[in-house]
Amino acid sequence: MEERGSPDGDLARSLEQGPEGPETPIQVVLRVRPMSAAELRRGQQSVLHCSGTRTLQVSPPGGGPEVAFRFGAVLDAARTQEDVFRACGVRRLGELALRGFSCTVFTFGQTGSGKTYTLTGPPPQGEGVPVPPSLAGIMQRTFAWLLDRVQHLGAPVTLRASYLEIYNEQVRDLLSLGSPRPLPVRWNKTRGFYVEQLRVVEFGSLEALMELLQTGLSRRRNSAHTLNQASSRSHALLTLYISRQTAQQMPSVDPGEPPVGGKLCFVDLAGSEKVAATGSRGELMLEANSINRSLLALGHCISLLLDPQRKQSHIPFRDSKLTKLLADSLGGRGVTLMSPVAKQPQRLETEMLQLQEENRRLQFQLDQMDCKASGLSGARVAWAQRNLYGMLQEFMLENERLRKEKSQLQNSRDLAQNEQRILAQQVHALERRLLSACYHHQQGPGLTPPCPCLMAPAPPCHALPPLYSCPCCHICPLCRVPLAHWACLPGEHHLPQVLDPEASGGRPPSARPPPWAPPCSPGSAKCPRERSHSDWTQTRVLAEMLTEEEVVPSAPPLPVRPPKTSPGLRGGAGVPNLAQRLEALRDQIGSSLRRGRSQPPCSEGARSPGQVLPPH
Ligand SMILES: Nc1ncnc2c1ncn2[C@@H]1O[C@H](COP(=O)(O)OP(=O)(O)OP(=O)(O)O)[C@@H](O)[C@H]1O
Repeated sequence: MEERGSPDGDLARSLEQGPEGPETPIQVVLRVRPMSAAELRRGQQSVLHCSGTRTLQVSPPGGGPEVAFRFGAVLDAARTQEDVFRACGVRRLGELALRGFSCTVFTFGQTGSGKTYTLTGPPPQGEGVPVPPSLAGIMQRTFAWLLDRVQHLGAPVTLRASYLEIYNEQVRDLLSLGSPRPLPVRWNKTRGFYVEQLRVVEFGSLEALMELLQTGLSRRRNSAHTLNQASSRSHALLTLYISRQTAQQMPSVDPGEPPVGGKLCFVDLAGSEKVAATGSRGELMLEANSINRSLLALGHCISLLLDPQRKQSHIPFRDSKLTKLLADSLGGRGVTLMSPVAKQPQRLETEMLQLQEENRRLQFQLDQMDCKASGLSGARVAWAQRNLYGMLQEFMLENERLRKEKSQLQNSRDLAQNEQRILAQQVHALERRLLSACYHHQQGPGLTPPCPCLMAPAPPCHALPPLYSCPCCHICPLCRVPLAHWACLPGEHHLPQVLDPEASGGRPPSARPPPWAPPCSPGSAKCPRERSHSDWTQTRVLAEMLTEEEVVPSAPPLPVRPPKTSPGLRGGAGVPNLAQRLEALRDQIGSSLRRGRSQPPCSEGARSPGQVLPPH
């Protein structure tokens, strides 16, 4: 990571300027504490190197390239408490608090890394032994600066303080008049999260504030464990409420409620710890779990707040009492200074070795997973190439082939329909000629045969049993309607039904249209004259009667089902057949006419349809 300027050259200016990035609501300053006497006795060496005023470099214990981390400010082990106070930019936070902002300073780090020392200095070395002023922490120095600042303000300022700790997710008042008891955390619209019945003490002098601080420190939960003889087991929050009063603006302060105005909050977080490393058991372990959980929640909220992509997303302040009480400082009009303190070199070294080992293991697992995944994806790609792509090509070819076939079929169908229409006209003409020949044969020559449809209508005929049961086949060959029953020649056999019952449309006689009914419009669903497949059958029967041969229909008008064979062959095969039949019909008609002229008219008697036109 690139570093600007020389460390010594920048230090003085950096200390005065405070942490880099004044626009950022959360500033981070790192302090490396000196190695303890115990660590030096064990011959441990520091792996932390401050490079310049903002970069920390960590040397891997096993060698290899250094890892660099950048902060708003980095303070090495040689820096004094005063250096830290100046470099942290707390005075800037104090100014913001005087203007009504909520500002927070908190220390974060592993247990024993020096958080409490940085904030409040070392603990007294004995009863009645005062801590030297040079070792006073950020809090005492800020108190002194603030009270001095307030004295020089033109307007009166009210200063109050509260001090609480969160121990095992319970809020305890460190300034309570009696023994501390758990207090509930509430929320309302105007105040946000707040601790009910928390004692807020007004003070007017530095001595009074220092006394409050000492009271709270003495009440705070401490325990000894392997890594720290005076380890804080709770998160401690000391809040200063700053109310500036002007002539026009007098704050109405309800008893027991903090005044409206700026806030400056100091948070001494309990240290994160590995239970195995601290050797915590029983109550210590419970405390450690609670501490770690709440620190996790805090870390989550901070990371969300710092993520520019997630500015509008929900921040889970409700996940812990700590984050609830810091919600206003972190997420509202808050400005925060964070002072993480570097871990001791020996623990850092051990942890790095563990992390490197874990890293190697994870890398190995990742490589294996990559191998499997790449093998899997390669097989998928091959499968897709072999199958999907091939199938697609096949579908495209098939599609193309079907398109061509469809086009050929359409042409073939059009051709067949044309031929069918022409042949139907020819059949029709031949039928008329045939009918005429029969009429002349029966009634004698010289008479013009009327169209059977125009023969005298016979209403009773339609009242008779269905005519299709009459095998006389007196169906008008033009309009396909059964003729009146009187048209049957006397003595004709009423043979068993040979015509398709659907020849009359499957309708009862009364429902059938009279023969002289006008032709319907094509396509009408109720069209009584619509030619159906049975019409075709009827025609075929008629043709067979005429020819005494089986007639193979070349192109039925409306096939009942789609043919299995290619429609392209339908008309093509049938048309020559029908053409031949037509030719045969012509021959038969001609010979029939010739024979009819030489024979006497039909006499009464049974006559089969085949006898109408004797075989050629
Ligand atoms: N900068 C420093 N100079 C000298 N001594 C220090 C420094 N920082 C910390 N120490 C000493 O290191 C020990 C641990 O410090 P401290 O109790 O402040 O750690 P902590 O991070 O608050 O630990 P915990 O999280 O367990 O409360 C103390 O004895 C303290 O005096």
